[in-house]
Amino acid sequence: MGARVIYLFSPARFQDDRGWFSETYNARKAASHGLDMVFVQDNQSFSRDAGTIRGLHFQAAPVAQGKLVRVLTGRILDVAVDIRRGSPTYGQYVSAELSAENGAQLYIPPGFAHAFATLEPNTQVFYKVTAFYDKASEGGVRWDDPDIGIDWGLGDLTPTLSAKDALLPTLSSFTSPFDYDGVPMTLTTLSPY
Ligand SMILES: Cc1cn([C@H]2C[C@H](O)[C@@H](COP(=O)(O)OP(=O)(O)O[C@H]3O[C@H](C)C(=O)[C@H](O)[C@H]3O)O2)c(=O)[nH]c1=O
Repeated sequence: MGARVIYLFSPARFQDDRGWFSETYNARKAASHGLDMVFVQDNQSFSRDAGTIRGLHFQAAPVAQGKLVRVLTGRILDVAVDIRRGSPTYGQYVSAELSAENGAQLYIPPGFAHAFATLEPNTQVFYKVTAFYDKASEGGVRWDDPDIGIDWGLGDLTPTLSAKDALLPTLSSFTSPFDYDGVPMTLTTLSPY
């Protein structure tokens, strides 16, 4: 089944005179914290402009994806929106600032739409997913849906979007493929990790 809550954690960094070393993913350690999902694909994206928003995206079952997100260069606001029909927090979101500097990672389970906004130019995001890409199973919701009301922290930056994302539906005009699984939406911080 894999973890069904949203986890935020920063793997330890071992500092020395050269810099630092970190195990950014360790299946045994992750499983000891309840992150017992299996990842089958790694993704990486580069966004040139600060204010680039990618998402809100999801893949429907049977290829719904859990995503373990971190930042290689730059900084993002990472966002997960609960789109499980019948959830007491349907349409609500959690967010966290992930950066190359803080080394923080966010795990977003299936049932949540995922997006991030870059807060610096030339930001590279790396994330592991628990199901292979399947274009036919992709869906999404508008980044600026007033019923969700995400505060992206962009100030007066004009968002950069793909043509696809600019045409995504609002929550009110879309039927989610996910049903509530009885697990409340919580942002659980694992520390130390
Ligand atoms: C996601 C994906 C895309 N692609 C191809 C399809 C397009 O030709 C190109 C760009 O795809 P897209 O515009 O969907 O990329 P993003 O807007 O960064 O989408 C991602 O944005 C948010 C943050 C997500 O959570 C998803 O992982 C993903 O939907 O890469 C692939 O070949 N494999 C893949 O797994």
